[in-house]
Amino acid sequence: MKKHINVVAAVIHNEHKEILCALRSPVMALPNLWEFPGGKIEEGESHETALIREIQEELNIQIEVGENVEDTYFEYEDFTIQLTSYFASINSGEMKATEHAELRWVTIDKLIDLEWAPADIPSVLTIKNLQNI
Ligand SMILES: Nc1nc2c([nH]c(=O)n2[C@H]2C[C@H](O)[C@@H](COP(=O)(O)OP(=O)(O)OP(=O)(O)O)O2)c(=O)[nH]1
Ligand SMILES: [Mg+2]
Repeated sequence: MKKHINVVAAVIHNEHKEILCALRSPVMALPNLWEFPGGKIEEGESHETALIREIQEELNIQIEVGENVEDTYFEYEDFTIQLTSYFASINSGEMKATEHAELRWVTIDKLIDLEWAPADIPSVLTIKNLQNI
């Protein structure tokens, strides 16, 4: 049976209604694909706690976690994933990519032009269909 992972991801937005997109590096799983920053939920963690921890680790910033965006099950070739994405805003900290190859603020209408990790497509489409963020 394929390994299953539970992952939380942050759809971080700024005052210009842009979304923070992160490029997975060549040495990561799913290399060179765009994602919403985040990672695997550790045992005993709530989604919110896991997401705050992951974003602190990966981007060096503190976030406030908001509404759920999507909850997606996806089957990759060698593992399955439950990807739960949440809107988030930056509370404090100076952003610095500690793992990703690139961070980019992208307007909502341009999100779909990036080459996303396949499990992220439902989140991207949901964001596009929402007016009020
Ligand atoms: N963080 C994140 N991972 C995603 C997304 N979409 C997607 O398919 N994934 C996959 C890629 C990885 O195989 C897995 C999560 O991995 P990760 O590399 O972020 O995990 P992590 O931060 O806990 O890192 P590590 O400790 O395992 O190195 O989920 C997404 O939008 N964000
Ligand atoms: Mg990660």
